[in-house]
Amino acid sequence: MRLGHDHVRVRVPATSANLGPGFDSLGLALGLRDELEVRALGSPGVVVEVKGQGAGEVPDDETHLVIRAVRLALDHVGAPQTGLHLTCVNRIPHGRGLGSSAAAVVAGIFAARGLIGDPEALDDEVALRLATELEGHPDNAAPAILGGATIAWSDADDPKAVRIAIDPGLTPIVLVPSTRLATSRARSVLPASVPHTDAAFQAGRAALLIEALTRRPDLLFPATEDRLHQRYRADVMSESLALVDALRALGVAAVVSGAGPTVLALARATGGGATDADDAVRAVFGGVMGGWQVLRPGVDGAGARVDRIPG
Ligand SMILES: Nc1ncnc2c1ncn2[C@@H]1O[C@H](COP(=O)(O)OP(=O)(O)OP(=O)(O)O)[C@@H](O)[C@H]1O
Ligand SMILES: N[C@@H](CCO)C(=O)O
Repeated sequence: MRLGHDHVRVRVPATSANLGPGFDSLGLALGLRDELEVRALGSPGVVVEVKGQGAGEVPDDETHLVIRAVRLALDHVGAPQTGLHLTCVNRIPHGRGLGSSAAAVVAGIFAARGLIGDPEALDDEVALRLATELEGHPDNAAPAILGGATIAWSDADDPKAVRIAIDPGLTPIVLVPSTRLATSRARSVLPASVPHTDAAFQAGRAALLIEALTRRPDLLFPATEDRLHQRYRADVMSESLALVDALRALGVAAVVSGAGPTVLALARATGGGATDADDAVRAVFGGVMGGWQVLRPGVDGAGARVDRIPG
């Protein structure tokens, strides 16, 4: 297979995984996006330019996550490897539980899709499989690819995902701390097994969450209870768990976003840009943000997009 195009632009959303009880399965795409351009070069090698999040920190060589994903996807379809010029404008904070690594991986795969110029060659199912190969779990990659809210699962190591139609009033409030936590660290503190009673509890809440997200947002509070991951992670993100507790004490459906330490509140719009969680968010901070940022990015309904840039 040959490359059909030599210059593409990709937009890819941040994502919040787990949503409480949906560990490694549920995810939500957020209206906060990385934008990047990839140009095929006539000579081998890579040039990487990064602005925004991760600038001066992420590698500028073949080990850059977007480059690795482009190469994996080109290899997968038997397309030739080529020199690459990558320009990134990153808005998704790294190591915060907002799916930055999944966004980078999905962006690379979509860039390869654009360069190949044949959408059939790297369809969404293949994109999810390749992204999961690099990420280890599909819960961020699925909404990054499909947009909206998704349920991901794996059949014998083969990841699949479906999108669900969420209630239009659902309003994510994203509370981002200044500290980072690597997902690998947050996963290392999880137990190998959990009590059967907790597994049963979790199955009930995850099932309820689908109804709450789609038709009964009034059930979001009980539906976002979790016994599988958040408490086990308390030692590595104590401030986040304290914030979740403080918000939940005021009736807000707050959870740890992905592997943390960001906190996600699944609020409901009450009109004029306000939500039912606004008073609680103001009350818990009491005007002292202590390094926390409050974002209202909205839901991204589109997922990753790639466009050819005419040359
Ligand atoms: N846009 C990017 N370009 C290059 N590398 C990236 C990019 N985004 C993330 N990474 C790499 O991934 C790391 C963060 O990944 P990690 O899985 O720990 O957190 P996350 O993806 O932000 O959070 P979570 O998986 O909990 O949602 C960064 O430190 C960096 O090495
Ligand atoms: N489900 C993952 C999301 C982070 O990538 C976790 O909680 O570890």
